Formats: sequence, structure tokens, C-alpha cells
Amino acid sequence: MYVNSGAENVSMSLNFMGRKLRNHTVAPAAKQRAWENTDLSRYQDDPVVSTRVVLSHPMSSEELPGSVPDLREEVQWSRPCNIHNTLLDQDKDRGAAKCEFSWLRKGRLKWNTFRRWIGTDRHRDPKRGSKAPNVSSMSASVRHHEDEAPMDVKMFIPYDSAKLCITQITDDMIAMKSRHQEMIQELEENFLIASRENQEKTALKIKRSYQNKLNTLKRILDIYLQKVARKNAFWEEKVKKLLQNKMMELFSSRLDLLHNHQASTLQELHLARAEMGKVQEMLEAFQEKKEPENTSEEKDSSNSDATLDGAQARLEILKDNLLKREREISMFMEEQERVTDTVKQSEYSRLLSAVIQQAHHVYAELTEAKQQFDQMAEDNLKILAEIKESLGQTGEESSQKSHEELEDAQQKMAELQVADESQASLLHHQVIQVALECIRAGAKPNVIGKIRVFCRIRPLTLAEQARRGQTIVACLDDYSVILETPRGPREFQFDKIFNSDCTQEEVFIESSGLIQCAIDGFNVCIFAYGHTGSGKTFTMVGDRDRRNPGIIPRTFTKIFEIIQDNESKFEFKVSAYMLELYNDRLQDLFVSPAEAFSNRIEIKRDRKGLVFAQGAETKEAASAGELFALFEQGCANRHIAATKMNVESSRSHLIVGIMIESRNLTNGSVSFGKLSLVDLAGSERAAKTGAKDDQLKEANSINKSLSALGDVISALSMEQPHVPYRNNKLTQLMQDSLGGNAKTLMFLNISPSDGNLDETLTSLIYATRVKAITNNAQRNIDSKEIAQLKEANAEGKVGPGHRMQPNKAHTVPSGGIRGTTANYEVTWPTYAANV
Ligand SMILES: Nc1ncnc2c1ncn2[C@@H]1O[C@H](COP(=O)(O)OP(=O)(O)OP(=O)(O)O)[C@@H](O)[C@H]1O
Repeated sequence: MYVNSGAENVSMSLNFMGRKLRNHTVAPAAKQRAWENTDLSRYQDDPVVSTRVVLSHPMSSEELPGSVPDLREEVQWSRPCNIHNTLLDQDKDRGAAKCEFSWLRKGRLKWNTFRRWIGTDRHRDPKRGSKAPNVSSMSASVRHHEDEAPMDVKMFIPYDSAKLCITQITDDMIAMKSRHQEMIQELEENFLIASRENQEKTALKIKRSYQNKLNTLKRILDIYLQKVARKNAFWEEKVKKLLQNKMMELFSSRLDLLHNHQASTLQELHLARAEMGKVQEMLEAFQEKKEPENTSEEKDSSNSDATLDGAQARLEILKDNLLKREREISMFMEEQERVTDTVKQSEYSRLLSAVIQQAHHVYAELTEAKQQFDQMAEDNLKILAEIKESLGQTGEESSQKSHEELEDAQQKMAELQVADESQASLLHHQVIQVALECIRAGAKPNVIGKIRVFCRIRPLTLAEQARRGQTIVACLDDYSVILETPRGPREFQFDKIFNSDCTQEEVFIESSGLIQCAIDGFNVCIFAYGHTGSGKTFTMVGDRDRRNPGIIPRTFTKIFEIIQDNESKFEFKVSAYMLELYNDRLQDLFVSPAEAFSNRIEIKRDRKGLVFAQGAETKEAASAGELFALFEQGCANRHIAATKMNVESSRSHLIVGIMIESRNLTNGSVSFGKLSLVDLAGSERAAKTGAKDDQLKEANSINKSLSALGDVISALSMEQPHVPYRNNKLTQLMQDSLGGNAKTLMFLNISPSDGNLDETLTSLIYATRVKAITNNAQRNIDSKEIAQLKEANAEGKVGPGHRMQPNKAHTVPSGGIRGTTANYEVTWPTYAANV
């Protein structure tokens, strides 16, 4: 607060805690009025309201503690303020004249002093006590400030004004409090909004991830729906053909029947004609004899009656025959109606619509035929009547006519009978429909059994780009690939197509579901197939400088991620082996090349059909890092072994096996999963690569093994009884993955370049065959009791201390484990040796 008094205006400014009080206090006009109405002279001698205040050196509001420069309020005096400055009067002689009124005008009262005076911050100064400041305390304050203030002044502050100020301050504080509360509320609201936004973001994230999963499932569903649609179309076509064949057969058999029937009817008609001829002859003879032999009238008349009776009898027979045919036709009509009703009730009307249409057609024709037949019968009756009258040729004519009409009717009847027979084929058709429904039901994304094939197209290499190679492979959609051949484009379909833009991550995500299967106790195999340089190693292992890791290293990480997520419910053990099939010889990559050369590894199968390599070393790993280190070690051994080979290309098949044993901590059951990751060597044509000597031998060995693999694939896809697994070590190794009990995923790697047309086409055809192979995947799980028995058995046979320690090598002793201990096969150490 500062006061300017005298003839000039007195201004007052209030600052509190850096807040502009004016906003919350009484309106300035009101304050002004209050000041104006106060007769300051009244308080001149009032000891209560008069006090001594120190007018310190003029201070700007910025200098006042806790004040904000612009938070001041000025009260303008409308009339001259008569502030009695007693101190000034008294101290005039003490040279305090420095504190002139003019100074006072400009001077400002120190806000704190004023506050102390009005008692707002008494509590802050413990020395002051709780009472309101009296004159003496104020004097002390004045004395305290005498050093800084040039002089003391005595000023009368109107009581009302002081009260008004206090009221204002109180109001201000209340306003401040409410403002603080507002701020707190605002902060709380902001916090709520922020947390809500966070929640929304998380929800969005989760939603997106589920949306992605849903999309993937939808895509899978679409594939199967497409497949089912194709299969449906195929079956419908087949059913139609079957139906047509059946109808043709029925037609021909009915025709034969009708021919026979027609022949007998013709015979009957011939007989009738002969009879009629006889009757006619008799009549002619009768007429010739009529005139000359008038005398013997009575006798002749009896003869003619007899002849007429005969003709009448014949005509009656004919009439009966016609009625018989009529009855047959009405029977057929009834049958037709019944068939039509059955067909109408059938829910397979779509497939049978053709048959129904035909039946309707036949029925319409039949009705027409019946009408014609009725007409014909009527005509015949008329003709017979005429015959009776004329006993002439008309009878023969009418018989001929009726014979022709009868033939037509019989034909119609044959068609009707076909419709009748269609009821039998309906049953057959219904069976086929049930099968179709089963196929439709199989439209759900249920892929258990079939080997899944993913096709990956690599980009053109720099060399191919340099020689301006043309791209002859294109993706039609996520599931179809088209290859331009000299004979025109050929389309192939697979479970997924990855074009050249697809990243390693995307490829891995699509296949990572199988890793969970292996942890759940399934036998899983992921292998890459393709000609040399098509990108198999890139897909399975990654690039050479490990900047784009492939499926194998990513699998290591994923396995341990899943393990970490399930640690509270399961106890896991992970171990691995690494083999190389080079020149028809299996080599262990976890031992030095020299040692590997002397080790003998044999491929065996256990009772469950699980393949394992006897004599191979397995190592346990406790983390993805350890597993990766083991893999690197194996790769190094492979590389050393490959120094005498073409290092740019894998000249051997690489097999990495990871065994995962999980023990359920709740029920004690134990499951064993095996994940085989195979990077096959690429086939190549020696003539194309110009390989010689050792390279030629390697290429021959690779081609031999791949051709054996091709034979196995062909045999399996054609469901031949004998599958030549034993022709090669590669096929022996993959026996449980192809047509066995594994869940298998094949990566078909192809090059987009026209320079690899032949190889690409061959690979695509092979992969299409692989798609048809059915596996019977089973989970390897033992109950707690069985697992304990096996463990005990294994410990008894193998002896204590055989359990694996992290990174300690365990070699399954060669020499027929299966023959010696039946249960040993499924215990951990042996299982760990499975390939
Ligand atoms: N999807 C891809 N993206 C980028 N480069 C790729 C891709 N696929 C393959 N390559 C590159 O193509 C070249 C050949 O690939 P890679 O060695 O994996 O073929 P391969 O089928 O394993 O051959 P081989 O059977 O002879 O060992 C490598 O340089 C690799 O980096």
C-alpha cells in the first residue's frame, strides 16, 4: 500500500502473495466512495486509529516482498486529503524535514508494515505476541526502520478505511482460496483427462493388436472359404457328371426295355391285324356269296354273325390293350408327382434344380401324351365303330395309327421312368451333399493335418539387375502367385505369399505360431526349399552380417519369451543339437570338425515314429543368448568344414533341433516338444554352374538327396502305399515331418528372375504337391505318474548325475538304446537326441 496525500491524489495499491487483489476485492468505485466519505480529520487525535508508520524509502511495488508489479489498486481522492502528519510536525526541527509531504506524496508505505499494523501477519513474528500491535510496538517497528526510512511520520488512517482494507484482504484471501481450489480442481481434471487418454491409448493398442489377429484369422478363413468354394464347385461338377452318366445309363436301359415292350406290342398288333385280315376275308367271301345264294339266307347270316363276333372280340382285345397302356401312364404320372413332391421337400434343391426341371418337362410331356393317348383311344373307338360298320381297311389304318401313337407314348413313358429313377439317384446325391456339407464344415480355419506352404519371392540380386534380368513372378494376392512361362502364365496357390518387399519380421510373425506348438509338446518342423540362391539361408538364418536375422535366431528369442511368460505355471528345459548333412554324411556341428568326422551318427525312429539321430550331441541352454552362442559355434564349424567348398552357397543341409520339455507345476504332467529348423541346400544344374571335382560331387549329392525328397513328396501326395523314405538320409531325417506326426511348415523360396524360370517352375510344382501331404500331428504329453515312472526308469538306467546341466554336452550313447530299454526312448536325454 502506498499513500499519496496532500492536495494531490492518494493512491493505494494492494498486493498479496503476488496476486492481483483488485480482481477479487470491492469495486474501486465503492472503495473510493468509502474513502471519500471518511472524514480523516476526525481521527486526527484518535489514539486507536492513529499510528506511526514508517515511510520507508519510496519503493516500487516490485520491491515489495510477495508483490506483483501490476497488482496494485489506486484509490483516487476526489478531494484533497487532509492527513495529519504529527510526526512530521514534531520532527521538523530534527531535520526530518527530509520527509516532506511531497515525498510522502510520492512515497509508498511498505506493505509489510501495513500488514503488521493491521495484524494480518502477527503470527509470523513470534516476538510480537498475539495481540494487535500497539503504538509502542509500532514505534519499535518504526525505530527498526528508522535506518532505512528517512523519517517517521504519523498518519491517521480512517478506521472505516482500515476495516475496509481488512475486509478486502479477507475477501481477497477467500477469493484466493477459491481460486486455489479451482486450480486444484483444474489439475485434478487435467489428471483425469490425461489418465483417460492413457487408458484410451492402451485400449486402442490392444484393439489394434486384436484387430490384426482378427484380420489374420479372417485371411485364413478367406483362404479356406475360397478353398471350400473351389472344392464345392469341383464336387458339384462331379455330381452333375455323375447324375448325367446315371441318367444316360437309365435312359439306355429304359430304351432297351421299351424296345422289348414295343416288340411285344407290335407282335400283338400284327396278330390283331392278321385277325382283322381274316375278318375282312370272311366278310368279302360273305358278300360274294350273298347274291347267288339267296336261298340259303339263314345259314349264311349265322356265319356272318360268327365272323363279326370274332372281329368284335379282336377289337375288344385292342381296346383292353389301350386301356392297359392308359393305366400304366396314370401310374407313372402318380409316381412322377410323388418324385416331384420329394424333390420339392429336399433341401438340396439347388443341385437338383436341373433334375426337377427335367421332371417337370417330362411331366408336361406326359400330360400331353396322355391327352393324345385319350384322344387316340377315342379315335380308335370311333375307328372300331367304323370298322364294325364297314368291316374294311379302316380298322387296319386305325391300328397303324394307334401303333405309332403308342410308340410316342412309350417314349414319353421312358422319360417318365427316368424321372422315377431319379429318386434313387437322389439318395446317392444326398450322400454326396452330406460330404459337401462336411467339406463346408471343414471351412473353419482348421489346418491340422496338412503341411502348410509359404512361398517367398526374393528381390532381384545386383547381378540379376546388372544383366537386366526380367521379373517373371508376380503376386496376385496374399495367396496366389503367377509365373510367366513361354507357354503362358501359370498360377499357383499357397497358404501365404511373401513378396520381395516383405521383411524378415513379417515372415517370422506368420510362422511364430508353430513355436508355441513346439512348447505345447508338438513335433514341429520348419524347412526352406528352393533352388540355389533363391533365399533359403536368408529366410532361415538371415544375411551374413546378421543385420536381418532369419527364422532360426528369432525363434531362439521367441522360445525364451514364451518361457518367461509361463514361468509361474511351468518348469522348462531347453536343449539343442545341430547337424549337417554333407555328401550323404551326417556331421555333428557341436563338436570340432575332426571329432565330428570320427563320430558316427545314425538315424533312428522311436515307437511313436519320432526320428532321432543317435550319437549326436545335445546342449542345454538357459537363455536365448546361450542358444544363439551355441548356434554361432555350430555355424563356425560348418563354415570351417565348408572352406573347401563354395562358401557363397550352402553345400550341405543344415538341421537345427530344439527340444523343449515343460513340466506343469499344477498337475505334474510333462510334455516334450521338438522344433526342427532345416535349411536345405539348393539344387543346381552342374551344366549351369560349371561345377567340377569336389563341387560336382557335392552338387550330385545334394541333387540326389533333393530328388529323393521329391520322390517322397510325390508318393505322399499321390497317397501311394509305399513311401521311399529310406532312399536317402535326408528323407529319413524328415520322415516324421513329411507324412509323419509333425506340424510342418515349408518355405518355398523362389527367384523372380527369368534366368531361373525352369528351377522356379519345378519348385512351384513340387511345393504344390507338398501342400497335399497330410500329417498326423500329436502332442507328446505324459501324465505326472508316467513322467515320474519314466524319470525313475531313466535314472535307474542312466544313473544319477545324468541330468543335463546348462551348456553341458550330453551324447546319447550309440548302440541301440531302443533295443535295450523301451522306456528310455522318451526320457529326457534320449528325447533330446531326437532330430
Ligand atoms: N528376401 C530377401 N531380401 C533381400 N535379399 C535376399 C532375400 N532373399 C535372398 N536374398 C539375397 O540373395 C542371395 C542368395 O540368398 P541365399 O544365400 O539365402 O540363397 P540360398 O537359397 O540359401 O542359396 P544356397 O542354396 O546356394 O545356399 C543372398 O545374397 C541374400 O542376401
